[in-house]
Amino acid sequence: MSEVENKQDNNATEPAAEEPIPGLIKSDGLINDFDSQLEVMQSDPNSPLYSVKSFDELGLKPELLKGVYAMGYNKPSKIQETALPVIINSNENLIAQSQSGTGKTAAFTLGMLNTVDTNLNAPQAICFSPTKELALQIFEVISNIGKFSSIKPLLYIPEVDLPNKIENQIIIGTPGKLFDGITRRKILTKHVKMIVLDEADFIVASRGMQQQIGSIKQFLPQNTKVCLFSATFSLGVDQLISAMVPDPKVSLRIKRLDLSVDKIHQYYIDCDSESNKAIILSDIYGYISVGQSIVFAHTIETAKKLAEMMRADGHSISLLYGKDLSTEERFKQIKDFKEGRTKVLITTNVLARGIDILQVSLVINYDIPLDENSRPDPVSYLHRVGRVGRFGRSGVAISFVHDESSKKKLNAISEHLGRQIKELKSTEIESLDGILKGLKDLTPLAK
Ligand SMILES: Nc1ncnc2c1ncn2[C@@H]1O[C@H](COP(=O)(O)OP(=O)(O)OP(=O)(O)O)[C@@H](O)[C@H]1O
Repeated sequence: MSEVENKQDNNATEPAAEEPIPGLIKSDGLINDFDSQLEVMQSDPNSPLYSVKSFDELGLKPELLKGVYAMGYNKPSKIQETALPVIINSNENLIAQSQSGTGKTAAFTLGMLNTVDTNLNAPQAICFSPTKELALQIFEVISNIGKFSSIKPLLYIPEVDLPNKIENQIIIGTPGKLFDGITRRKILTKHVKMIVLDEADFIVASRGMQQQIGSIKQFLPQNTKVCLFSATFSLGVDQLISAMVPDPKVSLRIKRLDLSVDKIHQYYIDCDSESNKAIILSDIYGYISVGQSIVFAHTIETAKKLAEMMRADGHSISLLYGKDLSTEERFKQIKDFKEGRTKVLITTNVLARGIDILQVSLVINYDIPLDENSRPDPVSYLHRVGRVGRFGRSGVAISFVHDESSKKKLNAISEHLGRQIKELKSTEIESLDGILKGLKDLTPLAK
């Protein structure tokens, strides 16, 4: 069966040690001071990383502030500066949108941690994540930022059992498991003060997950604060969202044309034929020597075939898809990649959202992202390419096209996003290593 993973299914990870980021390496080979570049970006009012306040002014508890600084964060980003006061100081529901990689996860994890009463050993904040990998990543961010507090989060995903008595104040899980735990009253909800939906547009657009969350709401205290976070909220989900979250405070909402992260160089390669795509992929990896990369394929079959080919070429590969792989295997694949044991991660859309691996400098759309009806999917495109360009870093995204139909589809995505995607000729592939190192740029940054 040809399995198309247009949707993320049920179901990443620890912040990897920061490595030199390609694109921030000067031509003399010395590494630019990323902190000083970040400082410049954070002083630009047009940047999503800009803020006027410091973390000290956001009303965080001292032990959390200590955690923030231990993470190496100096200043909040715009979304952190605007969302955190709403979560901390008001009872309002919240919709928060900002480009991928601009610190939404840190915003809502700090919000949950700050909301918890540490003298009460019962669930008080619940976070819904559409995938296991993302749930694990959020769990790890909470554990890290919260390491100076007594709060211990609980991860509840498939193949994990609940303890008999839940004393954890924060639970992070996939909607199906949380639905099960809450409706069977294994997770007591009477002290719950807030719920967070990460990748909220995806969750509400997915009928199964939406129903699960709808049912859970009946079990929550009436004044439970609902916070929705995502890089994308398309018009199609607006109505679903207003049904789920009446009268929300909107902390940041971005225009469609501003959704794309400026520092991602976006290219396409015309491969001429479907069969040439694998050859071009192999060529690319023959030339590039730096960084880690993610290759997105449309089907599990294609992902498996590419992994086999790349392994035969001698590359170290992680292969991750949603169906038929155990949680343990999925976590192993991504851990190997995050810890640098593999250089290339080949995956389906299951990993398009949220996964944060700073050393990834290249994303390849082996297949153009399509929605369930095989139409071009700009939202998936944005999330996929957003795996690079994290918090002000630069990166490269390349989409393969091979015929008139795929060209039209990519064009539709480019037009929808108001972004030019420049051609990289197949004869120019050898320049990619230079682009990735930031040594030379074939074309100006795609706007
Ligand atoms: N204030 C900050 N200063 C420096 N780095 C930060 C700050 N906030 C977050 N980061 C780092 O920036 C990276 C991206 O953050 P995060 O994963 O929270 O983005 P996101 O907006 O949730 O992304 P996505 O839309 O892909 O889910 C992470 O590695 C995180 O540790």
